[in-house]
Amino acid sequence: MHAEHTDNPEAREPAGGGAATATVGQTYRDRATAALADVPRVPGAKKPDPILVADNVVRRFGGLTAVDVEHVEIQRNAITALIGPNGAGKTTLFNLLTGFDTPDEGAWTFDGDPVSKLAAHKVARKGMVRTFQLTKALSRLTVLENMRLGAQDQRGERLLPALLPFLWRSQEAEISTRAQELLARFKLDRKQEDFAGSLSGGQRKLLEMARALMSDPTMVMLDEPMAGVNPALTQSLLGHVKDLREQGMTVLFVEHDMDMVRDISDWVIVMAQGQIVSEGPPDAVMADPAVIDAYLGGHHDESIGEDDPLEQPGGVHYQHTDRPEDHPGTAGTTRTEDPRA
Ligand SMILES: Nc1ncnc2c1ncn2[C@@H]1O[C@H](COP(=O)(O)OP(=O)(O)OP(=O)(O)O)[C@@H](O)[C@H]1O
Repeated sequence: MHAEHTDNPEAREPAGGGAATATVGQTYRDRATAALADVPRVPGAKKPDPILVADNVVRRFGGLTAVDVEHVEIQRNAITALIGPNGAGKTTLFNLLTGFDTPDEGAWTFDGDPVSKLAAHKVARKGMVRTFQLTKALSRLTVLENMRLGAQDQRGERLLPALLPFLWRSQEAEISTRAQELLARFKLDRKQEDFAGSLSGGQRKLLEMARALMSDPTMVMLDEPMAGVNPALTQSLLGHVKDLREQGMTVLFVEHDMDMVRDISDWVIVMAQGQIVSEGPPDAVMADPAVIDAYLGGHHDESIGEDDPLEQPGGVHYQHTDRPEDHPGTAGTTRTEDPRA
């Protein structure tokens, strides 16, 4: 397991005041845990200090209902994992919440403001950003150019700064400074002139995260941050995600790697067939029969002991299409993982 940061939490209060009361020596994780301690472990549970609240979110693709979430709240200044088997609707929900897709029904607020009708760049301007994977086009840009793209919404594409070059130039300088700082923090500063496509899987994930931070967000949504990351960079990546919470940010991430989910999450939300089927702290959720059923499609393997199937070594697994060819840097065949390993 990994050491939690304990450096003077009082010095930096969580954004929005935070629901937990800090005491000396408390980690940020302790605070989040305390804030969530009395939250009922039921789908759609109300949180003491939600930054994101969504109601009746429905997205259909033809006859398929990909997302049908009645109610969900994301606690501020906590790390929440969104898990579920393949096709559960996690990515679709992410896309909806961040303005990259349009729901058939539903509404949500971010920090009290309605954002469900906003386009992605406006959602980002409100402070909710998501990482997006390094596409082929972005791979052909340098690391620094990628960072500059992350600042797009701050920059002078608007009329006034465009007409006033001195404003534009000072903003450009600010963007460069921020990019350099972030690249140094993520240990990518020596790579800034390299093509992003030349980075390793783990470095790409760091770049995706660093790029998201260019717009100084309050909530960061990470899409499979551990996919394609080799063990050498795992600890560094986990540390960076935990750091976001320490800096007062809220993190929501989709992930199949249950070690990561268990290690860093304060709260876990489980989706299956478009709906939320379970919520709670990691250990409680992973022991929830509804979650085990969701991953197994309701069919327990008869060869596995009845008592606690997920404790059986090499026993119950869930499977996903995490093909090695999609994730350079990881070896192996199609992964099968024990949600409670
Ligand atoms: N653009 C689309 N057109 C048609 N069907 C789609 C589209 N996007 C997603 N779907 C379907 O919606 C369902 C939910 O998909 P989604 O990608 O959100 O699941 P997921 O939980 O993120 O899965 P994974 O863990 O495999 O990434 C799936 O059945 C998928 O095939």
